[in-house]
Amino acid sequence: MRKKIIAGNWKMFKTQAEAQEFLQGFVTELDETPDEQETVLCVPFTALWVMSKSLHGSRIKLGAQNVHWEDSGAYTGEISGPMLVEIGVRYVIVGHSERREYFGETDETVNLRLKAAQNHGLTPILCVGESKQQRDTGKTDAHIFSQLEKGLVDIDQNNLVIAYEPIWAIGTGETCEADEANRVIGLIRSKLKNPDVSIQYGGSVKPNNIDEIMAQPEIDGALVGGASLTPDSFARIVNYQ
Ligand SMILES: O=C(CO)COP(=O)(O)O
Repeated sequence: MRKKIIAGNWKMFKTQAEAQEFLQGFVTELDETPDEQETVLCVPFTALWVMSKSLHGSRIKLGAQNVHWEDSGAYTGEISGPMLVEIGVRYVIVGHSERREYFGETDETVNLRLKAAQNHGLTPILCVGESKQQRDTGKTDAHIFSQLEKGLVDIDQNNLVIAYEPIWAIGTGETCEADEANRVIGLIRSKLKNPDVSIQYGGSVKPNNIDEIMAQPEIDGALVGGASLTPDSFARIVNYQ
């Protein structure tokens, strides 16, 4: 059975104090979620420890936004799998388009990071998606197939989440039509060895579009940026109908 996973990606937002303040408001607004639904908060590295302590005993899971492929070494500014696992992290975003665009992430380094995450028992959330130019020139499907083919070499598909995030829909308020997101996610599924991988949609997910997104048969969840930063909007998304 495919798990429903709603994850917040806080990107480079929130100090420890702000993260704790968020959590206080957020938990009071959450409805009881079904057993097969997971809620994840992917917070900046500096807020992981305080969030790990605050989330202890809660059903909300903790996620990071990147992981290095080596366990340790001379990699200034990087964080490894064992470091994340030790403080209670369960999920890690890998290959977000912002990392591909600004920090030289390639399908090859994405593949190394996915392997490292899995080797340490973390569940990676692999992000794929096309640019505006790729969409406008009819290259969406080929681009995503290429990202999947290269990124998923020797990856265990039993411990994997995929997020389809069209780049042009990230932070723009321009959401991909729900039926088009459903089509692309169905195509992604058709390329997987394990059709039960949970596949999320991401890109301007908001309280006013989450219900339509989650009503799509292929869509198993959402990866939420801006709307995950305020307790009431993220709670409304997690409490989707
Ligand atoms: O990049 C995203 C999540 O990883 C999406 O961000 P927005 O929800 O702000 O568009």
